[in-house]
Amino acid sequence: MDTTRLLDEIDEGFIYIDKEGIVKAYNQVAKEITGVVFQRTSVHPEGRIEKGDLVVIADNRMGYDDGNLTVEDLNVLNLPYNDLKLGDAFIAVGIYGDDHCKGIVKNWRNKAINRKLKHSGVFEGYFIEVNIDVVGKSMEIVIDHVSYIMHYTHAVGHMVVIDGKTGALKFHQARGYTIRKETIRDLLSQKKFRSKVPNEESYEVLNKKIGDIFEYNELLSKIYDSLNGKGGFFDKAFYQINKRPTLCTLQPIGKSNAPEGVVLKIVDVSNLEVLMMKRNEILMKMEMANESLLTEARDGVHEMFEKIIGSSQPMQHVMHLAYKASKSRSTILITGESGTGKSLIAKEIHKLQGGKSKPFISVNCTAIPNTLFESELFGYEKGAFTGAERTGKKGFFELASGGTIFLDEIGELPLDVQSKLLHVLQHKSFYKVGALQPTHVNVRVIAATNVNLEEAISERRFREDLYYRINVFPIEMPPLRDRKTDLYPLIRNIMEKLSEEIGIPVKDFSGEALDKMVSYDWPGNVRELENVIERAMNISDADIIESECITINVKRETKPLNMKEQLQEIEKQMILEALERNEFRHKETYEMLGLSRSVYYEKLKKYDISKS
Ligand SMILES: Nc1ncnc2c1ncn2[C@@H]1O[C@H](COP(=O)(O)OP(=O)(O)OP(=O)(O)O)[C@@H](O)[C@H]1O
Repeated sequence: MDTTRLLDEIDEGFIYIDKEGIVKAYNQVAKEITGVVFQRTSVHPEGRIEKGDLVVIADNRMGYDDGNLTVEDLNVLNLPYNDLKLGDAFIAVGIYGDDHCKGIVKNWRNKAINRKLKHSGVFEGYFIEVNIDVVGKSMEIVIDHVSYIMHYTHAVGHMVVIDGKTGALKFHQARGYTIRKETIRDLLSQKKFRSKVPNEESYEVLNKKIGDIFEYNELLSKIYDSLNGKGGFFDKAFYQINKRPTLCTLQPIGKSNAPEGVVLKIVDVSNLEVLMMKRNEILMKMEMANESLLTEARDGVHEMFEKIIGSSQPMQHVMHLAYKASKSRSTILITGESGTGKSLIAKEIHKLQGGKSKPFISVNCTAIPNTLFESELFGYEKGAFTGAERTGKKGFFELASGGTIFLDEIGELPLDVQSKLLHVLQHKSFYKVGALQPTHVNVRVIAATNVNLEEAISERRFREDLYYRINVFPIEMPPLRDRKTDLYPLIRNIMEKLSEEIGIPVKDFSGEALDKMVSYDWPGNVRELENVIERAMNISDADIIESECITINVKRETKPLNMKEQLQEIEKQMILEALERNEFRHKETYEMLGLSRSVYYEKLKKYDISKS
């Protein structure tokens, strides 16, 4: 038996990738799991949608994972006017290119969806039923009692097409549609779809770059890291490959720090994942019910912060804290490096607190000249000083009454204004400049800073009593380098946002370009990422952004390290070098360094050095 056939006998997916990232073996199960071939009864020949064909679409989030579908793309189905918008879940039924036959469309604003979405009825002689199960994460299109199901994790665009001339199945969506370039948008714009023939290879994968086969995600970056000798091998971890949930194992061939190639083993766990999701849903609901918050929280904490992207552990923690903060009126202190999203989370907390219709006044403390602070924050009475407006003026605190005042860069407040702020926090009142009577306000204060306030206290630049007053509910925003798994969704989200702003279509990144972004530490955090992406979108002429278009300012002014930080850096380097010398064998490494086992492992944890 030759090796290929032997590999095809294995009942788990098996992919061998050589040192250059080129696929050298890809067995049958791997092809099935990753959507390269089909093993199904609903087969059809290749073709394209034509005038007169019946088209049924179910989509849980328009514009996501459907090829960036737009409302205009659906004009070919002659749908009645309604307020369908990007991000909506929708069901559409129509006859392709037929101006005389009005289609049907139903849509749901995405945020509000927490139930099953349905449509059923007879259309042009076909009995059609469509079910989108948002909780169970599945979509079913039934045409004349034949059912086509798709499972999904975040978003999916499902579509079935019936030949208008013969009434036979012409096309149905199946997993792996991104790789086969068969998104709804592709096909509605007359692109060709491939045939679905049981077990027939429809897409050649051997000798292709793995980055051209897998969409970019954390798994792909782990594969590249491991090929580059950076380790990162793992056993049975959950990953999505081309939208399909899988359990993967990544092993080196040869030495793990200089592998000749890597083997990726994959087990399909679609059904298992659905079960787990249901279980998690129930657990979450129970927890929420305990807090009597079921109604507000049924979409999960993550869903509540629609603008905040990131599901890494540190971000989940932040969102959990922010959610709790939104339930209280305590003062919040948000700390974190520049560009980590401090202003963003402040606004989201305000919104979640029911503040959409209430004022949110953002004050950048670095932007106000020292002499104007008091009058800007607290306002002044008429005739308070020469040059004052005759009617007097409301300050930021009064403008924020009933809502939130966001004091950004609070570390920059002059000391005399700090004591006045302390007074507001203690007494919920302040004196306008020139006023004899206090003004009372009910304002939620959210402060933010990227300087170390404790250091500022020791240098007598910040009042200690004010620090304790504002640090009631601290939230620390993690830097991007500590949550690199958030890079992929952030990149996608920023692209989509920018695409609307600057009018350049969303593009993909090449494997190398992603590699470059993942290995960078992003000292400027999300703001820097936004700038790099905007530049790349402007520079790149092609559909795929290559690594040359990623211009990262590696040489930047960095704050000099203090002595403690320098010593830590040296210690980290020593451990890394010793590990390399000992080919990542831990016992030899800690013996060589003269450390005890426990101290050694503590240091690995402290410096975030992988144990594999
Ligand atoms: N988790 C996130 N998801 C999506 N966008 C984000 C996220 N974090 C930050 N951003 C975006 O990055 C940019 C910078 O964020 P923001 O202004 O909130 O940072 P900041 O911490 O307040 O920065 P600074 O300290 O410099 O004021 C904004 O455009 C914001 O929308």
